[in-house]
Amino acid sequence: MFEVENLQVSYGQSQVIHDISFKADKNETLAIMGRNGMGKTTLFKSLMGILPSQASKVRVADTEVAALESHKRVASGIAYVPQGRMIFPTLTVQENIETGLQVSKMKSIPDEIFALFPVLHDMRHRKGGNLSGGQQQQLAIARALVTNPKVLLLDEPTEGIQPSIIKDIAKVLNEIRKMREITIIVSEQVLSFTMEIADRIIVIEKGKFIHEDRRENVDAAMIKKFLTV
Ligand SMILES: Nc1ncnc2c1ncn2[C@@H]1O[C@H](COP(=O)(O)OP(=O)(O)OP(=O)(O)O)[C@@H](O)[C@H]1O
Repeated sequence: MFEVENLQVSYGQSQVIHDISFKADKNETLAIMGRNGMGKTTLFKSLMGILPSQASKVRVADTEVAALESHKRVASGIAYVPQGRMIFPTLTVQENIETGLQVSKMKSIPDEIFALFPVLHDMRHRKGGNLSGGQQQQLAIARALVTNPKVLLLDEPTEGIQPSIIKDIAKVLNEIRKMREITIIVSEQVLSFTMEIADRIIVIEKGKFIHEDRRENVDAAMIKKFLTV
């Protein structure tokens, strides 16, 4: 269970996240949707402790992480797949994944990871920078997963990825949830993708949550209106 209360984030004098509170359960996927510039990346970076923020609560299971630095938040069970993937281009696929192992103290990459992402096994000796966008996205997810997270945050995972691969990513996120029963929180602009993975969809506008639906009650036309400029 992941719980956030009264989160505020500012860049200097300019407040970008305004008093956001939400909860997400174990084995739940939550999608936070909004146009460019609405605060999705800022929200995720603050939850990871990469950006300074104020909150009365940021709780992962029974651990309060609001006062912790980023690496301690990771050790407490939050993992992050940043926008643009940010894999290490000069390291091999295997080395990229291994950078996550220090956190979980595992000695080698578990078979489960390569079962989820067979293409990464085939390409394990290639440099990360030589992979396609979709493969790099899979690599970034694999690297996050080996930290053994309770909460997995993914910032716009479909950005710049072709439609057939977007479907693969949706499939893999559903498999991960089934296997690990973790909380997955994804920021997105693509409704067809979030409708395949999310239990709940929240709309963010100018740093505030302005709308929320369970997937089965989603009014697609309304959400699309929020997403178009
Ligand atoms: N380093 C920064 N300094 C000042 N303002 C910033 C900074 N980074 C982002 N902002 C502003 O904060 C607001 C939210 O930006 P953010 O990147 O979080 O939005 P986003 O929803 O993730 O959009 P995108 O999809 O374009 O990444 C925007 O108005 C943006 O201009």
